[in-house]
Amino acid sequence: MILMKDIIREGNPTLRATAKKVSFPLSQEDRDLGKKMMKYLEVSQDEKLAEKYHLRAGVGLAAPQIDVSKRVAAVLVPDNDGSIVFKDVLYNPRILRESVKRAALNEGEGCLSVDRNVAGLVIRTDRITLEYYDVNGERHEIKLENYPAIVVQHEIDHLNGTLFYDHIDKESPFKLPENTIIIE
Ligand SMILES: O=CN(O)C[C@@H](CC1CCCC1)C(=O)N1NCCC[C@H]1C(=O)Nc1ccccn1
Ligand code: NI
Repeated sequence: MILMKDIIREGNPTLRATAKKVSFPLSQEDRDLGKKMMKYLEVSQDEKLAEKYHLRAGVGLAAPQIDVSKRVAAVLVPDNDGSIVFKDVLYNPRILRESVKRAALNEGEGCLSVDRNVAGLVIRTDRITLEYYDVNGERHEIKLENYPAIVVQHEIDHLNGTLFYDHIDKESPFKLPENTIIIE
């Protein structure tokens, strides 16, 4: 089971590397990788279990965060009544289209691999068309918007060695650019 000690932090070069695509059919290792990343998210979102295993709750986890430089990310996005908005393990995810409209989370972003608060608006695309392959090698092409789209962009950034604060305007971190909405 993945624990916080398995999550690498800023300074580890893997976080700044470009991760490699996986090939299909997936090896058992790559299947297991996706499974254990999703398990982390499930356990971390269960208050009792998160406390028991000292996990920071997460809605996404990318393979580079556990020092595996492969293009694999798990996403588990709940909505505030606890139902699931989007849940899947993304293999070779790719953004096909981006809206002109931009979006940023009201309270900024954090990262399980960044042990400090970095304040500021993380400007992202509001709506994306996402292509990815699932554990069975099935191709998916889906549209996401607002919070789920933000989460997926945060994870795909990890596959490209980008961290959330790379998107924060150093001069004026809270400036809201044109055609950018705030997501509560
Ligand atoms: O790359 C992946 N990561 O670094 C885990 C991040 C991914 C999200 C950050 C912003 C968009 C994606 C993550 O999930 N967090 N960031 C650090 C601490 C909080 C935590 C979080 O937002 N938790 C949460 C939110 C709602 C419901 C339940 N839990
Ligand atoms: Ni992160």
